[in-house]
Amino acid sequence: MTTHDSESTSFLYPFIDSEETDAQSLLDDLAASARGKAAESARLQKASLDEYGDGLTAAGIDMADRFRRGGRLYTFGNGGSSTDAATLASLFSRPARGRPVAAWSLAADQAVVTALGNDVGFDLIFKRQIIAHARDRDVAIALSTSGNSDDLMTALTEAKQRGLLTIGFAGHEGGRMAAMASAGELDFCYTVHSQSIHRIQESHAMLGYRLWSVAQEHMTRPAPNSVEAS
Ligand SMILES: O=C(CO)[C@@H](O)[C@H](O)[C@H](O)[C@H](O)COP(=O)(O)O
Repeated sequence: MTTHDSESTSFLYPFIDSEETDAQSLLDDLAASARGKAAESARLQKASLDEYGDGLTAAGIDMADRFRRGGRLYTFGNGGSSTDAATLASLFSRPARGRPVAAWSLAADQAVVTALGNDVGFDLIFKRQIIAHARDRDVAIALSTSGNSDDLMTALTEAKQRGLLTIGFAGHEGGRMAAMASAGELDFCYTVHSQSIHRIQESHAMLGYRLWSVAQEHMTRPAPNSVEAS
């Protein structure tokens, strides 16, 4: 490896400038690390699906029933989980095939989020949007790797009180979200048992796809006791 210009690059790329490190062993280390993370992600996704397959089906059927009655979906999370929430809302509202559902990611509108955060308080950025838009036939899905974020907890509490179906995706040991579910204050909670935020988010994404798939399947079936079904 060339070592010229090492003064100017050592701050940005310290590993490249190390004379002991050759490029091949660096690539081998990176590949081994990536393989280890992929294997851990696959193991965790399988364990999560084994644990929550039935729970996802129950939630998906409940969601389908609400969507058939005109219910809408609100998804929310912080940081990386906000983009997972956006993906989920987009999956429901703009499916490549299947039935579209009115769905919004509540972190998506920066004017609303920054105004609420600045003027009212960050803890209320999702709760205030639930108050503004939600009706009792709707569904709220919150994603939190810690299971503890105040802005999500206040919104879920509000949603549950208003009669929405409430679903939480958590990580680590489940945090406050899992405690809410145990106390009957949250309808469904899926905790991905890992200490890695990124592995948790990967499993959350997979569980979200599964939930969408179950809901889609049941939305296209006639509702129980409906004229269509008899
Ligand atoms: O790790 C990432 C993204 O992968 C961060 O952006 C992370 O999502 C943020 O720190 C969040 O604020 C964490 O909040 P939460 O998942 O505990 O509710």
